Amino acid sequence: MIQTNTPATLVLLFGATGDLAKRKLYPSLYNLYEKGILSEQFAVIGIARRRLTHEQYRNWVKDSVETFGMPQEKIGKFIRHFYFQSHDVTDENSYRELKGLADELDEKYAANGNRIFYLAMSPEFFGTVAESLKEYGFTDTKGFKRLVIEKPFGWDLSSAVELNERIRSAFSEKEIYRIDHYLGKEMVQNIEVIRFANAIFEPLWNNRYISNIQITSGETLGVEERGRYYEKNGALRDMVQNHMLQIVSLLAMEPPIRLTTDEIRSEKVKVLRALHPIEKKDVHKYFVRGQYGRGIIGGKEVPAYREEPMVDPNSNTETFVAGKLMIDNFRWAGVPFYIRTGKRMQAKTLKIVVQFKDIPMNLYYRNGSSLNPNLLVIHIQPEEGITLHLNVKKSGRTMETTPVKLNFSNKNVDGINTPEAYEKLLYDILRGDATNFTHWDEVAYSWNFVDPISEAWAEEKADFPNYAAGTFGPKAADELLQRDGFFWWPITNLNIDD
Ligand SMILES: NC(=O)C1=CN([C@@H]2O[C@H](COP(=O)(O)OP(=O)(O)OC[C@H]3O[C@@H](n4cnc5c(N)ncnc54)[C@H](OP(=O)(O)O)[C@@H]3O)[C@@H](O)[C@H]2O)C=CC1
Ligand SMILES: O=C1O[C@H](COP(=O)(O)O)[C@@H](O)[C@H](O)[C@H]1O
Repeated sequence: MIQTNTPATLVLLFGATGDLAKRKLYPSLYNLYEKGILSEQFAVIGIARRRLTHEQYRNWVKDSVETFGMPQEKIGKFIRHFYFQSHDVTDENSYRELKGLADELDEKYAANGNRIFYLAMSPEFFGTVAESLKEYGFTDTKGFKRLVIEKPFGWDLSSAVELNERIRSAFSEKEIYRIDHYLGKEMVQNIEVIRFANAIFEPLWNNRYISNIQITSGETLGVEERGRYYEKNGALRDMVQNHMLQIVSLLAMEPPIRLTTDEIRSEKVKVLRALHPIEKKDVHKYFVRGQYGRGIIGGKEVPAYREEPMVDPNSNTETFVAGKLMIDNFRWAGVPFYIRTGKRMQAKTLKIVVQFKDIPMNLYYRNGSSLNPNLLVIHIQPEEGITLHLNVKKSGRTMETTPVKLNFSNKNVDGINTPEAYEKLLYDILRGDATNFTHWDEVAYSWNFVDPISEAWAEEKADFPNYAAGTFGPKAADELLQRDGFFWWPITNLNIDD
């Protein structure tokens, strides 16, 4: 049953003064509140080391909400639900004080012991916080308890296993919500509906009719202030292990027998298990890495990655990854899934291009018509919608063909912006729906796939930089497809409105 309102809840937000809280969490919570979805019986304890009074913290939340242009009406009322506790998560002595405030607010808001622990802080603290929450009795509550964990979940399979064991000592798998914010994006959630609610797609969704699938995630930004984090992770761990593999699993999964969390997850896991493993010696055949040099973005010269703050001037970290993934099962054998993701690329874009196989015979070649392959383009961002590329007859006394596009844009239907990914994910957490969060098995299989690639790359110094900022990555990424007789569809020409 779908609940429209969220239950009474106390949220303990660790990392309350951080970038994520400010840019995503407060505006999303506000949106839920403003729409009347959030119960009045909610309170947030913001937690960070610095010293702030409740009032100072409320102003912090207010600033964040105002910066993102949220309507003013209810801000004053909204921020009364926020409280601050100065607390170092590594200092055992301060948990008792925090517990005192949690118990007090639980009573004041009649939260029935329902608790969400949101760890919006550096992953190095995830294990410590989870264990301390148990040790100091926070998890000993009569209501529900949920642990929300941001990425990255580990650095490789063995560190992820270790982290998982620590967390599982305090929370059951069902109580853990591992955030992958791509799963909150409107059109990512739409992949299943497009596939499973349309008779015209599902019969074609296999290796008999699809020749290849391409997923491009481009960012024009560089690493900004996150050089320290990024140096350690690179694009493979930052984007491929989680977001890109999640999209692949949604595109490739079998129809679940029911639309329940467990059934959907179980089908996604099967895809990740079926990924053709890449041995270290073969990594160069399937994967390409890149790092941006100087270049021009938006008419302005931007620095090379190695010139960014907190980045090693000889860094071997990749800011771009392209890869060819094969799925060893009946449906997908022989169909490459190409992925590419990078910083400082030509456009901020996230698109999926499903290329269908050519028809067996072109009846129209005598008229000089070379038929274009049918494409289904799923626009995830910045535009949201789908485009189907077809061939039709040119108007007039001719049998020549011409390509046309059938467009659906979310904007034209819903009129207003679709909710931010974090708004939807927070709503799901409050209602206890874990469908759009990553199960441990998905995390483990993803690391298992990615680890040989990162190991191979760590062993060999790359010839970086190898692409100029403002492009779509190194030449080798194009060659990856050329070897199979394909090319990257020019993503900037595939917009809905073109
Ligand atoms: N920012 C983003 O866009 C995204 C972030 N993430 C993930 O979200 C998490 C948070 O990232 P982000 O907000 O950028 O991080 P920030 O570095 O901006 O914020 C860290 C927060 O943790 C607090 N903090 C640090 N050390 C301690 C401590 N020992 N005890 C208590 N509080 C502490 C800081 O406050 P104080 O210094 O006062 O203690 C601050 O509030 C990370 O896991 C990140 O990978 C995921 C996707 C996107
Ligand atoms: O998780 C991450 O995602 C962002 C890109 O997110 P998007 O919603 O703007 O596509 C990326 O910039 C960041 O490096 C990564 O950690």
